[in-house]
Amino acid sequence: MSTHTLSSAGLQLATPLASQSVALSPAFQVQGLHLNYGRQAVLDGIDWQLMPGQVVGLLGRNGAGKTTLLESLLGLRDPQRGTAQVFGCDVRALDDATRARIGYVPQQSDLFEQFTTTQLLAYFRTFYPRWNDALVEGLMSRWELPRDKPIAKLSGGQQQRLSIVRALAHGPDLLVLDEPVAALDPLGRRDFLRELVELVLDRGTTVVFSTHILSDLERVAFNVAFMARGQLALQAPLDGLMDQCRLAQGQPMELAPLEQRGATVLSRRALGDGQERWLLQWPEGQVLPDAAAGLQRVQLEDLFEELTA
Ligand SMILES: Nc1ncnc2c1ncn2[C@@H]1O[C@H](COP(=O)(O)OP(=O)(O)OP(=O)(O)O)[C@@H](O)[C@H]1O
Repeated sequence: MSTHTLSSAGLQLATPLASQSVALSPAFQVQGLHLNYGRQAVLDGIDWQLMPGQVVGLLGRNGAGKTTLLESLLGLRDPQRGTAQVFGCDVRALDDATRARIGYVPQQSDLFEQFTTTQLLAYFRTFYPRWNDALVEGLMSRWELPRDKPIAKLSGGQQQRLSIVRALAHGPDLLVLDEPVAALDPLGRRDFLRELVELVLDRGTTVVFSTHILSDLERVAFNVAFMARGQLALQAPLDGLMDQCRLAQGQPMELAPLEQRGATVLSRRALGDGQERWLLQWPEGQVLPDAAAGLQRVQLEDLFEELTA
């Protein structure tokens, strides 16, 4: 692991609040979220919460509902049913103090396009008592962001960087990032991920991060959550999933004994000719059957393929 790699265990140690004996309350909690567009159920009864200091990569295919879920948990959409709370505060009536603890990078830039970069940051600075001038200055210089150009004239990647600077500047306790790196070049992505890791290690920030760039998640190695058919299929530490999950292929009757050997079937998919592919997970700490059983190790891409179908 590189020095910038987080394991889920590392995150727990890095979380100042986690070491306290007081009962922790979730950074956010959604319960029974249902949101339909016409007859399409985009959120189909989602329960989800993250504790302070947890970092989760949210994965799902195009149109799975990631943006809808992230916006709903921040109170930016109005689900037909269910509740969402951030730091114990109902998102339909967020107070200013709670709002100031949230940083959000939307998928679509929402920056005021007529402002220059400097004007925009000066404007937001007035709202946040914890605004970190040194961090802003460092990122602006390192990312070579033009200071006096109207935002409308910045490139897509520059706008995304600015959106990230704005979201990090006030030291949020909860950071919600909706495909924050989609428009960044590889160096920008690496730099951003480093920044994110440092933020989490320093402050125990809770982070939800949706992305399609699986290699980024593998580099940062936090928890992953998979979204499909309006539900969260699974959330678990990525390291643990890699260790305890295997793919198996064959006739269902041939595969069934693997269940008797302690595995849970996370997904099964018909391949034709009566063959199926199963994604199996063994409990943590259990020794897996050896490779002779025809089991294949998994990559994050395999988990994505099987769990988001
Ligand atoms: N305002 C809207 N009106 C109607 N349908 C919508 C609206 N917003 C989103 N949808 C639909 O809801 C579904 C989920 O969209 P959403 O943007 O949440 O998915 P996503 O997982 O973030 O996708 P992507 O990975 O492509 O960004 C899609 O089928 C989309 O077409």
